[in-house]
Amino acid sequence: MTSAMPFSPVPTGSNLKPVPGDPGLPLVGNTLRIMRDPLRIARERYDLYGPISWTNAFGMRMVSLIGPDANEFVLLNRGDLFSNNQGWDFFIGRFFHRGIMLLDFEEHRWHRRIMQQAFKPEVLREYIARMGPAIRSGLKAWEPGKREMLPSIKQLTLDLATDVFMGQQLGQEADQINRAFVDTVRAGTALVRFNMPGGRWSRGLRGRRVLEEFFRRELPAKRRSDGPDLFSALCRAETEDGARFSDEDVVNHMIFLMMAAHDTTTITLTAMIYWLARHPEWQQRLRDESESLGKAQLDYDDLAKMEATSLVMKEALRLCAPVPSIPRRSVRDAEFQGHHIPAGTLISITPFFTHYMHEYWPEPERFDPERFAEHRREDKIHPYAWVPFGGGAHKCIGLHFAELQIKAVIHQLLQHFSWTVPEDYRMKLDMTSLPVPTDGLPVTLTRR
Ligand code: HEM
Repeated sequence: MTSAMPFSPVPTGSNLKPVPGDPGLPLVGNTLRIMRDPLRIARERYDLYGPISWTNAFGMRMVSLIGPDANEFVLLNRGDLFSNNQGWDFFIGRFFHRGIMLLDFEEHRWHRRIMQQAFKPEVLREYIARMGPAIRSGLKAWEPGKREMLPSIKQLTLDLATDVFMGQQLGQEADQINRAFVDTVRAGTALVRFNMPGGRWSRGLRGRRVLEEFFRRELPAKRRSDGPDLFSALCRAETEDGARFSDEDVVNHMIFLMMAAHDTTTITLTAMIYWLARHPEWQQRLRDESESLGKAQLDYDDLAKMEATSLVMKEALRLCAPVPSIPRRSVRDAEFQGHHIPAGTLISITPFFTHYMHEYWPEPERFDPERFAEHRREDKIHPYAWVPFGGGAHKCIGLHFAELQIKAVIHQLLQHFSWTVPEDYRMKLDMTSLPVPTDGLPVTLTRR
């Protein structure tokens, strides 16, 4: 590795240190190494430079802040030092502009207060009631035998999204809307960003247009509806002082929410299915728990009773954080542990790596859901050691929604199937955008 070089000069007269680091290889920087083995490179750089360092990657010079203290500093964002918009915009701005995660400071707080209304417990209660039958009909189509879990779960969560988010059977339009949605999401998470006709980027832009037209067309009816779906809930959402979303806000938020909910929940379910296949004793424990509820489909009040499922979900989120790193850009000079971060710096924190730091987690590679059990609570070592949902003002607004969807799917899956992987199978992750199994996670399903 190259010897340390300063990121930028420190202000004259200050006793701050510059951020140490190195550019990596000429032209590509550390891009390929980060894509190939992000855990390894994060560990190397943490050991070499400590919790803050810079490098070149993805055509940019960026500062990486590593570990729970760094997570806390960036996510809590005291003094509004870091912009979400200027961090995320490069990655997903073209396709998800004006999504709530891309808003900042006062404007973000205003939107968040309204959106919160669509995620209150009484509204979540309605969503879960709607999910049960949709999951049932999705799983009915699954045949026993070999099946790749990633695409199957992706399809299921997409179908759930059209039902629970939009509250309608799309009929003839279903394929077109689903396609547009998939294209938009894929373009947003693509690393190679060219605007070639027929390419990912232009398909994404077309997808975004189709979604905008669809939501705009449906909006007047949703404004009048008192339906239990998220689309109607956003139309109705109103704070105590009467703040409401404009039509454009609802359209932008719907497109963003579908994206935010889709891949993240899919990845968590896929990781849970993997670990449960490798640990049949846990699969049986969760099945027993589900069966003890004595019902085919979950109700909201059942969620708290599924303690073992919660442990496995938390451990799966630790071992495979669906949002592996979180970008920001500093909008004013900042200081972290005596280092100077100048205004305008692109920074990132890495929940994925934090979850594997042996400084905080005993045997971090091991699947051990009990580490989250009350008598151990290893996550309590630091409030920002376990951060799959981020933290601070932008903390995932859908975390309870995610929990109910994950539990509702796992509950029915356990009732209808058991599943295995070969003894020596290990799931390899493709980390080029969000972490997904390279082979789609093939498992053998047996109907129960
Ligand atoms: C296991 C599933 C999920 C994971 C791991 C996850 C993770 C995250 C993370 C890390 C953030 C913070 C990003 C940042 O600080 O820049 C976030 C924000 C967000 N998530 Fe999730 N998410 C999940 C599911 C969902 C679901 C189901 C929904 C909606 C139904 C959702 C909606 C959102 C929204 C709207 C934001 C932005 C909040 C804001 O900026 O105020 N997420 N999520």
